[in-house]
Amino acid sequence: MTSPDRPGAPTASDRTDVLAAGSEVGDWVVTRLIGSGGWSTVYAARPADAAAGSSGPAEVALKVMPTAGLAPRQARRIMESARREVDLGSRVGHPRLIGLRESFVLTAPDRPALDGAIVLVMERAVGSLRELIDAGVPEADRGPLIAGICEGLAHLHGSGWVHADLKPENVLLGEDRSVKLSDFGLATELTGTHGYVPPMGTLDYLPPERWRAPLGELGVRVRPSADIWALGIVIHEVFSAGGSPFSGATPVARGAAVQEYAQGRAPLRMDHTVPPFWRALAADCLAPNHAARAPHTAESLLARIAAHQDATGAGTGAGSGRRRGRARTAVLATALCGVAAAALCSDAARGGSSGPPVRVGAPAGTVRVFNAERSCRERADRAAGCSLGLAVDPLRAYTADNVVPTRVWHDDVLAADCELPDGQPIIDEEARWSTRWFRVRLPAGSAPPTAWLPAVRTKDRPALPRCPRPTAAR
Ligand SMILES: Nc1ncnc2c1ncn2[C@@H]1O[C@H](COP(=O)(O)OP(=O)(O)OP(=O)(O)O)[C@@H](O)[C@H]1O
Repeated sequence: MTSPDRPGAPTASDRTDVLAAGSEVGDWVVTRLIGSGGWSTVYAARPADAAAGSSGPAEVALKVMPTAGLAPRQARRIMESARREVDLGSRVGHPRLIGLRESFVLTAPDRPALDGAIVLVMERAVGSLRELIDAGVPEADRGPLIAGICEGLAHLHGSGWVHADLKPENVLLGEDRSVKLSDFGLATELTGTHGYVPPMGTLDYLPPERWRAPLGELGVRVRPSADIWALGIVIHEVFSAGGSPFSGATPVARGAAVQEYAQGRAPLRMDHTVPPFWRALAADCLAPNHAARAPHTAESLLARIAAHQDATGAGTGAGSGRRRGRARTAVLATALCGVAAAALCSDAARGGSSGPPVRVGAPAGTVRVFNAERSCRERADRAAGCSLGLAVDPLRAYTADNVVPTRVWHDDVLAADCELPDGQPIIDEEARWSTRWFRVRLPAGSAPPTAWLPAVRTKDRPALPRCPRPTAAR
């Protein structure tokens, strides 16, 4: 997430909200600080139980977004940014997008600066494209990197999302230099042809139309072509050691140059180091308005890159058959991950499958109800005031009109037959936060026969198949 209007944002060294190596955060132990942005600090972490020798998952990245002491408007922005990250992360998985494992709210009464911070647990990358550009991108890697960004964008756009903050800082790299788009704090799902974002972004990557876009009640309207413009700037940077095609000493001056170009008063001037094929590709991405840019979708750009590689063998600076094969794979993967197959690709990207069909009547597991209120946990009389509700619809607000008549109490054990990872976000009395819900069976004769328990109401995490997304109750 980036805000152009936050001068003086604190750095990691002068903040009291920085976690030392060895700090426990949820089920994770911080191993080191990776870096800080304006609103968040990112750490490498390992699973807490790995210390005991268990074979847990590899290192992750924890993005910690403190909310303490912020003005209400800033706190709302952070919550909104986290909501977008979680929304996208739980619904649009792909190998070219950094994976989100879970999110929660930190309870740290002894560290007021961190109490209430939002934590995103992400797949860990080894660096960013910005670092690589600063160090000098090896010629052979340039084409494959751009192809990887196109792959990620093609999947995002095909799934109906706009990234809205594409820049080299948000293109992370895996161990093998594979691209992982990240930072979905401004990402928006399209409603029809547009999505809406807060009036934020990184000036150097904003398309001309964003500079004049009116701010409505929902925010500023954006379309996938905004990401394509940003891609044009990134392509130019990759081939010109970080140079912008728009000259000026500051982002605002470069923004003025963008306007001159968009209004036809100045030509597009690219650095002579950008090879002809990439120059043409970047020029199409940098078409001056949405209508001229719209035909150049991420998918069509990817197909052009693959064709170029096939035609030249060395067109991306990479002439080996291995790399040509990689570009073909990119096109294939994009085709497979198009709109129709989005759900399948999303599951595959998380390393799982959509699981066996759910068989109602044959529960695959159980969950023990947990009441975050200690006073309720200590009594066994099933007092009405300590009962908990189960939702009718996990996609709607968890309010009194959305609960079944059957109540449950702390320590009740319920049969659960599937889980929904991306339902309504629920925050409990201990500030644990989750979008996960379990479908549980109610006693025989209950109507309806099943209801939904939010994951924050249990400590159990049984291995369950994914539930079909409920629609009937909406
Ligand atoms: N999943 C990750 N794995 C490894 N490093 C990461 C990961 N996510 C972010 N980082 C790194 O952590 C640092 C801070 O990232 P963060 O997203 O908080 O801020 P930023 O992108 O640098 O700035 P801002 O989003 O405020 O413009 C950056 O150097 C970024 O490359």
